[in-house]
Amino acid sequence: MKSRLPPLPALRDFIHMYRLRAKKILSQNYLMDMNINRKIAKHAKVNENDWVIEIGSGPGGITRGILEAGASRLDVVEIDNRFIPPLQHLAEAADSRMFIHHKDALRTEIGDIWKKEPNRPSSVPWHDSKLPQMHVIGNLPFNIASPLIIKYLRDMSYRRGVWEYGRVPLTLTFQLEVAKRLCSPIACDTRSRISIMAQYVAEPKLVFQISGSCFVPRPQVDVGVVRFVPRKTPLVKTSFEVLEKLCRQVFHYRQKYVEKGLKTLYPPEMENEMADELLKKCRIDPTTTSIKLGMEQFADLAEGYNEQCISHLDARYILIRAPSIKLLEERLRARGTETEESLKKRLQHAEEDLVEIEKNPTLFDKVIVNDDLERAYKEFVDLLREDLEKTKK
Ligand SMILES: C[S@@+](CC[C@H](N)C(=O)[O-])C[C@H]1O[C@@H](n2cnc3c(N)ncnc32)[C@H](O)[C@@H]1O
Repeated sequence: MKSRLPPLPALRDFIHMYRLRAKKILSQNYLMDMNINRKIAKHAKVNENDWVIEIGSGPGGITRGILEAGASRLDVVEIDNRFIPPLQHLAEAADSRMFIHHKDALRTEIGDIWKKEPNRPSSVPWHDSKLPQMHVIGNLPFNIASPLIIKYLRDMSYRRGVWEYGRVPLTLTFQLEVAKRLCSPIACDTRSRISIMAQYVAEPKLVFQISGSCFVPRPQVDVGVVRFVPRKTPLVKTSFEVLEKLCRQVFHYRQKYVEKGLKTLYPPEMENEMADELLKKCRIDPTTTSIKLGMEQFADLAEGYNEQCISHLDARYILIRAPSIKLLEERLRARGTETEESLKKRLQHAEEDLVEIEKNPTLFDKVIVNDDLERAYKEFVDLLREDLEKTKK
């Protein structure tokens, strides 16, 4: 018997009751159609007695779908305090099955939520064909969808967080274009860094699409629901960071021969020799392009590159994208000559770099003094914000 919810005010009434006008800054687009909310829970394969973590629950549409599907425990992570009262309302109706975490998902280790819960479903070994009775689900804000999926794929690759319990499936919404990139096959225009990062550690599937018109307010794009099932064995043996770095450089030059991107992995004085050595070792045509490379070729390239980094200490400095202080100084000197558009882009990149620096300080040990780089980056981001404000006035 499914443990259904008692009658509740309709979602639309709920939003009026609690005066929940969507905030643009948090990319809030609510899914008001309960049929779609139920469809998400169904495609996530939530069954009776499963445990679920929902990210960005908002007014609780998908939350209702998950509870109706019979989850025996649901933990929601929501950053906006305006949603806490309506979520509490739902939690009361859910008969002790629902718990609210008023937190920023980007700074929350979701694996900790159930760590001290002795009654959680049993862990299932990664080599087992069965999946644990656990799920992570979310209709994510578009602006945090990309950093969040990278964080989760990284955790998956290290089998940490909720992935300590086994191959916990992840069902998330993305702008349709991003959803297509995540699931993109070889030789398609949509093939990109994120396709490789998602597909080497999981099997992402675009389970259905949702028209933008189903959201309030309506976003300018349609949405794709993607379910990721972690692979028993990742298709690439190197660390997540090495593969990510390789993909970042190779896809950065997606219109050019693969050789061009590979060269940027190394310090200039060794780029020709090292890129040539790597391509020969992997038997890859230097004039092919990134989108035509298959997963096996990415595995060979990442492993070959990793070996090069072990044998040539100088090659290591490129393990991360965040540039050194010297490069940062150059960028600082270039300030004051930019348009609003290019500043926005620069700010976005600098913020992404900063997140990476904060998350992976150990990756910097051979390169630069971590604290210095982090401090310099924070200042740089502040300066760019000021510049941007000035261009708007
Ligand atoms: C696109 S809305 C979706 C709301 C709801 N799940 C739905 O489908 O109607 C995204 C939700 O994520 C929340 N959110 C935004 N940034 C967040 C963050 N960093 N951590 C947790 N929640 C966040 C927003 O407040 C909002 O409620």
